[in-house]
Amino acid sequence: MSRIADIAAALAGYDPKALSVDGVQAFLAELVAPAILRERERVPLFEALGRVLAEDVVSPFNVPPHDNSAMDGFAFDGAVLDTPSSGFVSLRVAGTAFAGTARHGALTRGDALKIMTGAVMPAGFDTVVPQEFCTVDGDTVRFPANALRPGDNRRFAGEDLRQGLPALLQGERLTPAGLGLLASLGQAEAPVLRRLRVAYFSTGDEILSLGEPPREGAVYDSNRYTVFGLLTRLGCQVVDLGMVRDDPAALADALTDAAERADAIITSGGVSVGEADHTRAVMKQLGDMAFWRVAMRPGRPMAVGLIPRSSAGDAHEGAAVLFGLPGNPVAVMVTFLAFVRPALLRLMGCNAANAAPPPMLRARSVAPIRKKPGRTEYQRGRVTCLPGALPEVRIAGNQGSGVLSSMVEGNGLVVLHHAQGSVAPGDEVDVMMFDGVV
Ligand SMILES: Nc1nc2c(c(=O)[nH]1)N[C@H]1C(S)=C(S)[C@@H](COP(=O)(O)OP(=O)(O)OC[C@H]3O[C@@H](n4cnc5c(N)ncnc54)[C@H](O)[C@@H]3O)O[C@H]1N2
Ligand code: MOO
Repeated sequence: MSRIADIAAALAGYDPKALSVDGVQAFLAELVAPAILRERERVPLFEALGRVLAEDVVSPFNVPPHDNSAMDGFAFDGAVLDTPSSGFVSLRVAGTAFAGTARHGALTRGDALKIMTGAVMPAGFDTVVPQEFCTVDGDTVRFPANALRPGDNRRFAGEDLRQGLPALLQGERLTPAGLGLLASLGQAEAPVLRRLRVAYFSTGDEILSLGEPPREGAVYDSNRYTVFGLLTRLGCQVVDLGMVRDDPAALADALTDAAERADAIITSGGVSVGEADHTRAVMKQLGDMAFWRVAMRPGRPMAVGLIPRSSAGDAHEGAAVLFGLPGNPVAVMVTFLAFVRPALLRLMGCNAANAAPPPMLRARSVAPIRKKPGRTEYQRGRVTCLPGALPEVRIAGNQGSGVLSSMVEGNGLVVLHHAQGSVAPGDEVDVMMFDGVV
């Protein structure tokens, strides 16, 4: 049975010729359910950035391991803050505690211990006065009692990570902070899922590969490099199949090869209705496919489906997921951000929080934006943050779906939703920030 037909039948109001952005997302949520790759590996932390954790990491000990000082100063028993009538506390300095050494002599309630940031708090002492508040005279330290309260400037054992509780969860993508957290647990390696393999090729006879001489009517293949960047940022292993000419046998070979070698396949071009395009026909012949006209701009034509493979792969049993993106360079990036990226994150084994799209920002449009209700538009914008006010956004240059410079100039996509109409100057709009995301 066709999975595509099954999903289509189960979705209310499904119309491949006029599918909303929400409709595409609902379809893809069914087609690409969260997957857990079976192959796992342990990789050194320096190689683990962006990788997806294969299991929960439970803290074997507390971090920090002891109560310790948050300041360079003097540790003492906070109860003495109640006593002084003079307004000042005077204590005998009984010794010094350096960070990394836990030894000092016996202490009494009238004592203070000179202490460095990070040094272990002595038993019975719960408060640290920063040295800036203190006057030291011989072996006596004096400071105003109202400068602090009992418990100030003390950090608790386990306040960062508690022994026996999960520090990081299965399905999290390791961020710089996540790497640091693993290191704070003394772990030199991270248990991760294998990288998702994603194959890519460009199609179209008018597309030149780099190194070929310019030819009339032809353009250089920019999508290959953009998609390489998008996939690399995501932490995927890119299977680069280059440029495939518009010939049924070459296209069939490329798709079959891609399905054998990768968990997912991305192509660009040939999904619209052009006469010379064989891409759609070959996709249809080899796979279980849907061809859509999406009510969005850019990114209207799009193909999605499953291309069977002979070997059982573990991301999606027996088939690679194919995303046939439109050829226009901005449409490639927009459809990737809106649809492909979340689907790939699910395939990579990310948990729901990590597979979610980046949060949108509210910004004030400085200029009017024309927009027809009934489709979602993703206009490239440049967001500027202003002190004490909502951020401002201005549309970044020519909005043609082939104008890639707008994606370089912009730092976010102004998302004009399906039912939304034109925007007046000063109106608030949603912006999907892509700086650092793609
Ligand atoms: N009669 C219709 N024509 C078109 C429709 C439509 O609905 N009816 N949709 C338009 C939209 S929107 C788009 S997007 C394009 C998509 O067409 P294809 O996916 O078939 O893509 P191509 O025709 O192959 O290319 C479109 C455009 O992009 C340039 N391109 C393609 N690949 C690359 C590459 N690797 N690097 C740089 N540039 C690339 C190509 O030269 C074309 O200019 O169809 C519209 N037409
Ligand atoms: O929607 Mo097409 O994808 O404009 O360029």
